[in-house]
Order: sequence, then structure tokens, then C-alpha cells
Amino acid sequence: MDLFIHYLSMPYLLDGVGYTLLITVLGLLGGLAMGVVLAWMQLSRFRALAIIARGYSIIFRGTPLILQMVFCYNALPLIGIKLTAISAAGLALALNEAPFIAEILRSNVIGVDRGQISAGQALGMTPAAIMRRVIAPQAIRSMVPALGNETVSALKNSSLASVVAVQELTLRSTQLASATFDFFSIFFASGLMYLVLTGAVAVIQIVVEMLLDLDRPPPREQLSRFLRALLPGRTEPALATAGGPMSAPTPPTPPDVAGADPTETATDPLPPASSKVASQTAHGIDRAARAQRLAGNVVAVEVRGLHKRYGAQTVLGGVDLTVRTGEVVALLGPSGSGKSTLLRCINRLEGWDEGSIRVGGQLLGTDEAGHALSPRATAQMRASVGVGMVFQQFNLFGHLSARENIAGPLRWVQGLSRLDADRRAQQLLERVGLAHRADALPRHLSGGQQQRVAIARAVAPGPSVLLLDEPTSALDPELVSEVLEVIQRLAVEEGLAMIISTHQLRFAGDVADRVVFLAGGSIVEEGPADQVLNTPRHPLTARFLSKMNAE
Ligand SMILES: Nc1ncnc2c1ncn2[C@@H]1O[C@H](COP(=O)(O)OP(=O)(O)OP(=O)(O)O)[C@@H](O)[C@H]1O
Repeated sequence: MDLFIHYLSMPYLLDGVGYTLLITVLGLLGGLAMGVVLAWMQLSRFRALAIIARGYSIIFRGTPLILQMVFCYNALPLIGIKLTAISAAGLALALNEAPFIAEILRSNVIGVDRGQISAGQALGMTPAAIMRRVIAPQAIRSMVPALGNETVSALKNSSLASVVAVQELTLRSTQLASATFDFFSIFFASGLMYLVLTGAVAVIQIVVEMLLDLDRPPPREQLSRFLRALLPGRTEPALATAGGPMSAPTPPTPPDVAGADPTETATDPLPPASSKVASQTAHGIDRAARAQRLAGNVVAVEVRGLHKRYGAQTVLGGVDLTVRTGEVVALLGPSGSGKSTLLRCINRLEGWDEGSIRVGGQLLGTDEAGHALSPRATAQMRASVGVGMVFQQFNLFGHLSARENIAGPLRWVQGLSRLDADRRAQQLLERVGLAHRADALPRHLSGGQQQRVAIARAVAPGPSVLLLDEPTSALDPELVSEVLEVIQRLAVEEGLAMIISTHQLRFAGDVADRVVFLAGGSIVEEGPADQVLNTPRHPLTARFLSKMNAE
């Protein structure tokens, strides 16, 4: 036992631990840097880069690290690269770690919900901003366990550096044992040293995971809980309500039970479903007056001869559509008729094969000659022409609170200060009746609440055109009306051009100025909402409406 303790504190072995750590750090940092490049190459649009990265992975994952160490130390000098034993071992470990780390990075990046990326694009975020603000924060959270494993494996693999005579822990233990024949105590002591190192990695991993845990209460709340535990007699400690103005009215009920949230009902500023707003637009005379006014407005969206194919399938076969400022157009049609594709083309989330689309008089995503602009230029154009989009699946940024989902893009794209962005976000959350849930993460909100936040986010930059892609189809029936009311209110108050793909006929009748019926990728009928919905002229429209009414 004395010998064992003696070896544990022996400077000769402790120096070996230092070399072990040095090679591990060199290998991990180098591997991380190369891994980022390899992952980027594999995700690149350029096939050649992806193929080179794959080739590298196959070679360095498929050959033993010990050979790579010997190669770096003995073969590189033949081409004029002479490295010290430590540098050669560090380089070999980095070359070996890189493809594994690249795979971790790549799989976590592609694991981020594509819908959130579409939402970022629709908000006018550049690819770099989407990577930094949406993908990286979520990917980093999910890759921590795998990176922890990789660190432990690099630490153990560093022992192979002994083949190029690096004086790391394993080599020194072996040398010491050969000299003293005290194998048991020495290897037990060095084994314990490795355990301490890998244990430290495990602790660091746990701490990092805890710090990145989105469900972890903020530090002030943690302190408050701690104080409460210390002072069991006090039910209302001083810090219990110190979460800022937004946390004060948070209701005690579970966050995802929207209908049971008493605060929401109390603060919801929206009118009931059959409000004055709806009945005004439902009167023929109002509609006629409104139609006359709208006819004089400038054109907000102009689609001409739009053709879109997916492989051999023609999804849009020559669509022409003009929408004026302030006009609300409901896009109806059977499933697969091309409604979502048309909306995604309008803000250039999809490219197309023929035709042109102008938003606010400007071509979006192409120059006047029809050449596609870079993703970055397209993003900037989306933001400048002002076209917002609301998605069927909400597509809120999962790692950000409701307020930050709205305020973040205002800072990153529109360049607002934090204060102004937060103020605007707060105003919009109040308008959609969710001010009291500003600090909630999307996963703690009901579907209807998430969609209301998504609507607030889309209108936050003040777009001139709002596209809504079946905004209620992913909602439970009891949550549909709360979202429809928000949209109805926007339609009346904001003066936006709105194109709404929907299966809600009653809602289309209440809110839309015009109904456009799409079938098989073509507009087969369009006209004033009451006319198309009450007296359809085309048999396909009539059949669709009667089927929908029967459901
Ligand atoms: N990325 C894609 N790749 C291949 N085909 C696609 C793609 N996106 C859509 N499609 C096809 O295009 C057609 C139109 O799809 P789209 O989503 O626009 O229809 P929709 O009218 O919005 O339908 P729904 O009401 O069910 O949402 C469908 O046949 C669909 O399978």
C-alpha cells in the first residue's frame, strides 16, 4: 500500500500524466479544427469537397492509430516535415480524431429540424446567421455526450504515443516496472491516474450538459429554491418572484394546457370567434366596398406563368396570380394540388423551372436576367421586400423562448437593439394574448400558443406580404379558433397582403377577399370569396366544396 501511494505521487509518473494530457489536448483541438472543416466539406453543396472528405474519413478511420503515429514520426521527415515526438503523436491523434469528430458534428447539424431552417430563411436570415443562431446552439447541446466519449477515447489512445517514444504515462509506467519489477503497484497507480483523468472528463461533461440544459431554472430561481430549502418556514422568499416583469403573472397550471390557463383568458385581447370583425366582412356590401378600395391598391405579389417540377412530376403548371396590398387571398384545393409549393416559391424557399414572381415589384431570388442569386443575397432580399411566412408545423426555434423567437430575428436581421427588439416582441405577444408566456420555451406551449407566437414572429419585422401555409392543420380542433382569430384580426388591422392556404372554408369565407382554387397545380377558379364558396363555377371546385362541407 505504501508503495502504491509512493507511485501515485512520484514526479516521474506525474510528468508522464502531463505528457498524456498534452498529447490528448493537441489531438482533440487539432481533431476538432479538422473535424469542423471535414464536416463542412461533407455538408457542402459541392460534391467534389464531400467526396474528398469522405475519402479522408475512410482512410483515417480505417487504419490503426499506431500506424498513423509511426507514419507522422518516421515517414513525414522523408518529405521534409520533421516533427518532435510529441508533435508527431499529437498530429497523428488529431488526424485520427478528425473524421470521428466530423461525423459527430455532421450528424448533429443535420439532426436539427429542417422546418426551423426554413423559418430562419423565411425571416431573412443569411445561411451564416442560421448556422450561428439556430443550428449551432441546438447541435452543440446534442453533441456534448458524444464529444465526451471522444475525449475519453482520445485520452486512452494517447498511450499509443509510446511507440514514438513520447514519455507519456503508459511508457513511463512500463519503464518503471521493468526497472523495479513492481508491476502490480505501478500499473495499479497508473490505472488510477487514468481513472482520475477520465473521471474529470465525465464531471466536466455533466457540468456542461447541466449548463446547456434549457429546462434548468435560471440561476436566480435556483438560488431562491436553495434559500427556500434552507428556510422551510418561509413560503415566499424574497427572490421567489424575482424573474422580471414577465415571470410575475405566470400561472400555476401546467404550461401546455392552453385551454386551462386562466391568465390567458384574462389577458387575451382577441375578440371571440363570431365577432364584429367577422360579421363586417361577411356582409356583401362591405365586401363590395372593400373590393373596390383594394382594386386601387398597388400590386404586392405577382406570379406569372409559374412552372415547378419535382423530377418528372409537374407540381405547378403555369400559375398566374396577382395579389394587391391589403388583400386577403385564401388558397383552397385538394391535398397535393400545389398550395404549399406555390407559397414556398413566392418567398423563394423553393426554386422553379419557368415563370417569374415579383414581390413588392422586385424579383425575389433572381436578377432581371433570371439568374439565381446566392442564398445570402436572397436572404437579404427577403428581408428587404418584407415577406413573412407562417408554417403548418409552427417551426419555432426550439432553444429560444417565445420572446426571443420574435426578438432574436429582429436583432439579427433588422438590426434592432436588444431593448427595442424585446419591446416589440413584448407588444406582439400581448396582441396574440401570450405576454404571460414570453419566457416559455416552444415545447412548453400548446400547439395553438406556438402558432400564435409564430404569427407574431412573422409579422414582427412589419412585412408587406404574409404567407400562411395551412396555419391550423397541425392543431387539435379546440385550438383552431384561437389561431384563426389572431389571423382574422391581423387581416383587418394590418393592411397586409395575405395569402392563406387553408382547408377551413368558414374561415376563408369570413376573412378572405378572394378565393383561389388550385387543382393539379393549376388555378381552375378564382373570384370573390362569397361567390366561389357559394356558387362555384368549376365542377372541381363544387366537388371539393361539397366534400369539405360534408366532413
Ligand atoms: N420536396 C419535394 N420533393 C418531391 N415532391 C414534392 C416535394 N414537395 C412537394 N412535393 C409534391 O408536390 C405535390 C404538391 O405538394 P404540396 O405540398 O404543394 O401540396 P398541397 O396542396 O400543399 O398539399 P396539402 O394540402 O396536403 O399540404 C405533392 O404531390 C407532393 O408530393
